[in-house]
Order: sequence, then C-alpha cells, then structure tokens
Amino acid sequence: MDKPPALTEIRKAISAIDKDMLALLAQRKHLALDVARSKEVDIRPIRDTQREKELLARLVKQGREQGLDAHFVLTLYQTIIEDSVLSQQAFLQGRANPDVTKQQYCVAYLGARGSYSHLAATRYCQRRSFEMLDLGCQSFDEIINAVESGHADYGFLPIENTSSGSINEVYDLLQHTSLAIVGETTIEVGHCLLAKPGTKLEQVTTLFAHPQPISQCSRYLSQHKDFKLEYCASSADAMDRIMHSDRTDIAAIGSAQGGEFYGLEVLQNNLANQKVNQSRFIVVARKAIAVPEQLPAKTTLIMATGHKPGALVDALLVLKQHKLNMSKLESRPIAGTPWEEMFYLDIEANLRIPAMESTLKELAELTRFIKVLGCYPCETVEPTQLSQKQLMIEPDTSKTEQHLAEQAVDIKVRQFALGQGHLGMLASLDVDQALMNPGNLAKSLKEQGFQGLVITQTGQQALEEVITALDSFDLCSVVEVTHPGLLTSVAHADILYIGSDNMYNTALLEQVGTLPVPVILERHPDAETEALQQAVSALQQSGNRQVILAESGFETRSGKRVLDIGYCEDLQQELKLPLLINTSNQVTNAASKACDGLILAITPGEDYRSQLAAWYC
Ligand SMILES: C=C(O[C@@H]1C=C(C(=O)O)C=C[C@H]1O)C(=O)O
Repeated sequence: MDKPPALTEIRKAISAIDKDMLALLAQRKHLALDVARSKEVDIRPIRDTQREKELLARLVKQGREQGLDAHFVLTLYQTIIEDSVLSQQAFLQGRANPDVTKQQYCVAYLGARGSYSHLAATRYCQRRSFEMLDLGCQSFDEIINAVESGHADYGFLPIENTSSGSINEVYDLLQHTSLAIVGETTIEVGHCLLAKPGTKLEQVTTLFAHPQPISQCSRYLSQHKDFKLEYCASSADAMDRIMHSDRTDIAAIGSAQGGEFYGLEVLQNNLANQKVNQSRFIVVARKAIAVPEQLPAKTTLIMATGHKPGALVDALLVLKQHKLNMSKLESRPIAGTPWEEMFYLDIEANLRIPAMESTLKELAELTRFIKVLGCYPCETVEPTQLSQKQLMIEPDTSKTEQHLAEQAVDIKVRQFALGQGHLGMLASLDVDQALMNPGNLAKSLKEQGFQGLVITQTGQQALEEVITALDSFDLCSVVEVTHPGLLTSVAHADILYIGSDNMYNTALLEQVGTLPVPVILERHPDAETEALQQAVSALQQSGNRQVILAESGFETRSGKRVLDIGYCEDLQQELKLPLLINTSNQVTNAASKACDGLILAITPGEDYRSQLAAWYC
C-alpha cells in the first residue's frame, strides 16, 4: 500500500485551499456589493429569492456530482447568501444616509468586552466596516444617557430573546427617550458554563450569571438545584469575577466567545431552554435614518388607545385595511396610571410608503398617544429552501413545484410539511439503535432525503444526543411517549408520537394535549373510527390542535397487517386531519395517493433513496 503523505504536508495543502476559498469568498462579496450598486440605480429589491432558488438548486446538483452532500452545500450557501444580503443592505443604508456615515463610531452597550451586547455591537459594526470605540455601561439607563448626551453615537439594547421573551425594562425606557431606533441585529446566544482552566465540573458549587441567562437556562438549573446562584450585572461581570477569583468551585454562564476574552474554558455547552436561543438587539441613535426602498424595513411605534371597548381592535384594523403586517405587539403599563397600557408595534413596512403614512394619520385619530420610535432595515434573512424533490432527485425549478412550496401547509416543522400536496417522509428506529451512532445516522437520513426520525420504544433514556444530532442536520426529532411521567425527558423533541398501544391511554393523551408541539397519534389496529375520534378529542380538548394521524392497517386473523387504502381516504375526510402511513407492514406506494406522508421503519446502514423516490412518483 502506498504510504500517505506526511500529516504536515496534508495540512499545508488544506490550509492553502482554505486561504484560496477565503479569497474567493471576498471576491464574491465584492461582486455582491457591485450588485447592490446596480440595484441602487434600478431601484430593485435587494432580495431575489427566485435567483437564490435557481442558484441553490444548481449548486446542490453540481456539488452532488463532486461527491458533496446536498445538505452541506445548501446550508453553506444559505450562510454565504445571508452575509451577502446583509452586506448589501448595510451598504445601501450607508449610501442613503451620508450625513451620519462616519469611519469611527462610539458604541454604548451593557457590560464589558465579551458580553453578549458587546458581541452584537461588534458584529453590527464589522458588517458596516466601522471602527468601533466601545463604551461599556452598567445599566440600560446609562446606555440611553450616553447616547442622548452625545458621549456615544449608538446604543445597543437587547429587546427580546427566543427563550425568555421581551425585555420589559428596555420597552419601558423607550417610552421616555428622545432617541430613534436606527437598526436591529440578532445574535445566537449559546450559553455555556465557563470556568478557569483546570476546574472540573464536579468541583463547581456556585454559578455567577446575569438574571437573563439564568431565566433562559431555567431548565438546566432546575436539573442542577445544588448550584448556588450569584446574580451579576452582566455576563461580562460574571466572567470577570471568575477570572479574578482564587476560588476553584465557581463558574459563570456566558458565551464561549466571551469566555475567551477572560481566559475561561467551556465546561458544558447548550444550557439554554430553547434549541434556538437568539437575542434581538435594537440600535438607538440621536437622529432617525432614512431606509432605502429596496431594503425590507420595519417601523416601530408606541401608542395608547382610547378607553372604549374594542379600541385596540379598531387600531389594528387600520393595519389590516392597508395590508400591513405586524410582526410584534407588546403591551406595557403606563407609569403612574394603573391598569392602562402602552402598546408597542413592529410593522413590516417603510415609514415613507403611502400605506404607512395613511395608517399613521388614521391611527392618530384613534389614539391618545402615538409616536414613531424609528424605521430601520429588517435584518432577518429567512434562508431560501429547496423542495425535498430538488434535494433528493433532480433539481427542478418548474413553476408548479415552486408554487407548491410557497402554498400554506397544514403542519410544518423544519422541512417536514404536511397538507397541500406535500409528502412527509420520516424514518423510524427503536431508541437503542438510534443511540448507537446518532451523528452518522442523522447524516445518512439527511442524505437519503428523510425529513425526520421517529424514535420508538423510548423509556427513561437520555435522548439529548440523538436530538442534537438530528437538529444539526435540520431533521425533525419525533419521539414516542409512553407514560405521562416521562414527558419532561422529551422536552426538546419537535414532534411527539403516541403509538397504537397508547391510543386508549387517556391520562397520556390529556397530558400530551397540554403541550404546544405537534403530536402523531397511531390508530390501534382494532380501533374503530369512533374510538380514534375520542382519542383525538382528548388531545384537542387539552389545547393541542396540531394532531397528525398515523395508520398501520388492520390485523387479519392470521396476525398480518393489511392497509385499507379506501379506509385511509375515509379517515382523512371524516377527521379532517393529516394522515401518515406507517409502512412497516409492506405497504405499496399506491398508498401515497391516500396520505400526506410516510413512516418507514429502517435498518441503519441501508439505503432507502430509491424507495423514497418511488413514493414521490
Ligand atoms: C447578489 C444578489 O443579491 C442577493 C444575494 C444573492 C447571492 O448572494 O447570491 C442572490 C440573490 C439576492 O437575494 C443578486 O441579486 O444577484
């Protein structure tokens, strides 16, 4: 056998390729800015999702020809396109506001270097190629004062988080400031347990953290009740205190990036309750900005409605009449007037469009107080997706396909969509097999075109590792629940599964019914439609309206299962719910006409690509 080249040689070659790739990415970014210049002249929208779809479909195909996995190519390019779109937006925003564009900005934020606010501010300034002079503050009040008094150009204020919700204190401060919102930025907040190098997890007795991370990691903390908590002014303060202490039994909650500033090591990561833990920050300045028409804009306003019943509804109807979409509505008490509320609205529109101007005029008639807090470019770039068919078989950008993808669906979790002609494809495996090599399993499922995995026969096992592996490939985790007492262990699952043996387990149905996640309910092979309807009602009456049926046929006298396709069609008609067919019992693909999706029992290592492709036809 030939001796492979020395490791150092191979690494040298990899480093050279990485350098070339960076140079190409920089070239691509320059070209994207040229595109922005041309769009400035033609006044065309920055985002062109049709172009993105064509580009992604072609790249996935070309990647596959070179042995690259479709999911890898897709996510890589979604990230590149996000950066391209945000860079173009930042460029045009700068061009539209030459009077406030400088080389260097003083930015006020909460905490010190390494805090989440500092990370958000750094990211925002880097995108705009500003030099950032940082001014760490002790409180939100201090940030507002620094900008109002002219000590800082921009203030960064966290406004909402996907785990802990709105940050009330910031909303309250906005009522009284003269500052305008000029931007927003969202960062991924990966909470980690950070300690001085050498500290072992078993040694830790006390955690230092800001109240926000504490509330965002409440689930982790409730599982570690023995930790004592020390509240800190910011995450940076928490990390700083660890760094300067001689104690070896303390740790801070903060980001891995932030920890590096303080020479701390990650003891544990992914502490946040939500898998996607993001914080949105608003950027405030003394002067409002103009947002060019081509950019997706958001306008934030506050208002107090009249005292009569239905006053808020009347105000919101104005938005409806002008076809304006409201992305957020928040209410806060008005200081000094008990039980009266000030409403905060984020409207997805530019302040300068006629519909918005008319809306503001009409709202002024209906409200006791109304003020625009600012109009700014919206920085959420929803990644453009490809259809399952494009990812699996041949790239196909035909009109019908795109039309289908854009239509509303009955249930959608990640890429798993049911209703309106979408066919959901789930693999199914028992928990012991799923736990064997979750990383490999998830990769292979994604490559084969599955949208998720049903993990069956679960008990007390810790499923975090499988769920995290599925999550990293954007696959749905569908977890079977067998007992109401085990529900906390499946808290991170995207979808719950109630197998046929538990169809009559009313306690379980009622408990699962209280959860806000879709649930798949499998009919018992002996159950009549009426009994199935009762089980569905038990789920729905507890609140859960996202019920999906699963059907695996009737049992014959010889113990074999047979699927009655006519019955499946009747069931869908009668119960008006999406239906999945559990194909474990050798069902033919004629069933695909009578269902919204399939569950395929798999054996790890085997390839189901052609089988799945056949179901699509
Ligand atoms: C670069 C463009 O602008 C945006 C960014 C794209 C990209 O980076 O490839 C593609 C389409 C647009 O959403 C363009 O329109 O070509």
